[in-house]
Amino acid sequence: MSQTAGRLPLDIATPPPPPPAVPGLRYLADWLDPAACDALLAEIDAAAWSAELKRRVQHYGHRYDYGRRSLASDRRDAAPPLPGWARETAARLVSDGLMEREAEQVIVNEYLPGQGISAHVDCLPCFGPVVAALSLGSGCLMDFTHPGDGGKVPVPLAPGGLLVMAGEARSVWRHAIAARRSDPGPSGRVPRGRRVSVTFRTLLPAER
Ligand SMILES: O=C(O)CCC(=O)C(=O)O
Ligand SMILES: [Fe+2]
Repeated sequence: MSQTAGRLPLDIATPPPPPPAVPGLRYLADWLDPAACDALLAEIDAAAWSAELKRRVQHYGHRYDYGRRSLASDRRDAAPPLPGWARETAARLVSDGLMEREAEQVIVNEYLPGQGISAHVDCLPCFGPVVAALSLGSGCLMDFTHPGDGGKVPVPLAPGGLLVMAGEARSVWRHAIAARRSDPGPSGRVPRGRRVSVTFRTLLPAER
């Protein structure tokens, strides 16, 4: 193709293609303002943590059994009901049009620098079509991987940001957080601080 004077060659003028998106994934930056994040974190830290995993967790509504990969069936192992802050957030997820029903199950995860979560799809026979995850404290990079074509999409998560997994992002792609102390950023490594995530799930009818 001939070049017109004053015009950039096509390969310079054309912007690079956007990174491959994960179908069904949405990220809402600043879904919660910093003061509300601090207030939520204070409420969470006033409650009891479970040390059953490498990272500490809190389960509300229904306990998830990581060994059996299902909801815990033993009623003696029942999780406490959703606290007020979780019910209010679950109601906002519905009024914002992000979830169809109010979440019935909440898991709070705490990640100290160096801790992560291995690649997984949230239990398909247990939980509904949308999983929402709110980041508090520090940010991190979450990796989405496609099990078939090996596609990998790193998604930066910042405090106050809400990640909404639906469609293939929920049911096909796996998500993981590498167990490391810093993440690659646009201008070098970004050290991690303590991150707390709050994840909201509905239950499928058979589990209610
Ligand atoms: O920490 C997060 O943002 C996500 C946690 C997660 O994937 C889960 O609890 O299933
Ligand atoms: Fe998950």
